[in-house]
Amino acid sequence: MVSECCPAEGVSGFVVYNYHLKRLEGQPKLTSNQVQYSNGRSRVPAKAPQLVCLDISEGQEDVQIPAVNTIDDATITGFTYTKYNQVLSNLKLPPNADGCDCKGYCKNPKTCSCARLNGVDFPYVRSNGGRLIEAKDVVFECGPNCGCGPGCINRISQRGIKYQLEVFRTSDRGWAVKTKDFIPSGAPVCEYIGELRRTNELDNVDENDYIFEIDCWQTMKGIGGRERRLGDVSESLSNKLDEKNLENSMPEPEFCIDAGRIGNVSRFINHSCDPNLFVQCVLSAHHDLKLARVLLFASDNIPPMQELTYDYGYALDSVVDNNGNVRMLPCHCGTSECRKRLY
Ligand SMILES: C[S@@+](CC[C@H](N)C(=O)[O-])C[C@H]1O[C@@H](n2cnc3c(N)ncnc32)[C@H](O)[C@@H]1O
Repeated sequence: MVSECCPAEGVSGFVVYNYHLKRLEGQPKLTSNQVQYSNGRSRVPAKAPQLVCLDISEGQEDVQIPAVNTIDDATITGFTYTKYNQVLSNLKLPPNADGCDCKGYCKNPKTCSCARLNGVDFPYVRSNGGRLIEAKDVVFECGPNCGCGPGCINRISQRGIKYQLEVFRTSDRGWAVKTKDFIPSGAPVCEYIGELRRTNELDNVDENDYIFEIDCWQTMKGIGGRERRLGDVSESLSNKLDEKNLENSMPEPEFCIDAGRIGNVSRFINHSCDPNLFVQCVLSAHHDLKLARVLLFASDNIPPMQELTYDYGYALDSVVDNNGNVRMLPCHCGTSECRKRLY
């Protein structure tokens, strides 16, 4: 942050502006690869950050998402950007749930049937363009059958990416994502997007680093060591969900989002044992938790230039190869909380 600016006469007689910069609370150390050095007085950057792609979304997002590589020769290849989940032909999405009767914007949580699904109030507050008040087992948003419009407070996660993000190359974790904007705590950052598919279709696939299992139900029930959410206000949430679809719920997630071939910027977000994003399941169109949308929200105020990370949430020794051997992946998140292995 610029705290002071004072003009002075430079060596060539031109006015030179001196800026006093102050670090924001919690701002990480600036590393040298984030600084463009200039060659003496030539004013030409000695090493411009290597822009490998101006916008990985190819104009699909409201903001451009550049990719920069100052580490090696890798470029962004092997996937197609999409803003919306793709449903494979062997999978049918459940029908849309009934909507609320509000008109224009949902204002009164007592009369809005979608707000009531979340407890006593809307899950979001309006400040900073909409922020989630607390992490929940699941957030019910307004959907296609609701009377309200796109500006409704209860559609915050449906507005797309609003922050300036950048994909960058790391020396030990492949690509990663940083924010160039300040992101306030509780703000939605992006949705995990890819191909919606059955998890058992991946049984014979050996390597795919881009699978997100939709485990909202298992997390709610604390199955397989998953940690339950503290902030849920609903006593019998399952009454509000599509009971039919939950009857045969498995200990393992039935569906996943596969961003291996098709996905958005979320597929480049790395794991950290002390992350600044958290995963939030959201239901907006249908109410089947097994096919919930997966959103990443800021868990804290995130200063500009900070890498975005979330906890992938693997239980140790839970990943096995096709021969049943336990697979291990060392963690390079570099935080003091590091558990040393992703799985
Ligand atoms: C969803 S991808 C994230 C983007 C990935 N870094 C890339 O280059 O496309 C997940 C993979 O990134 C790597 N990764 C993510 N977080 C990591 C961490 N904390 N330590 C080591 N590798 C990590 C692992 O290879 C993991 O399987």
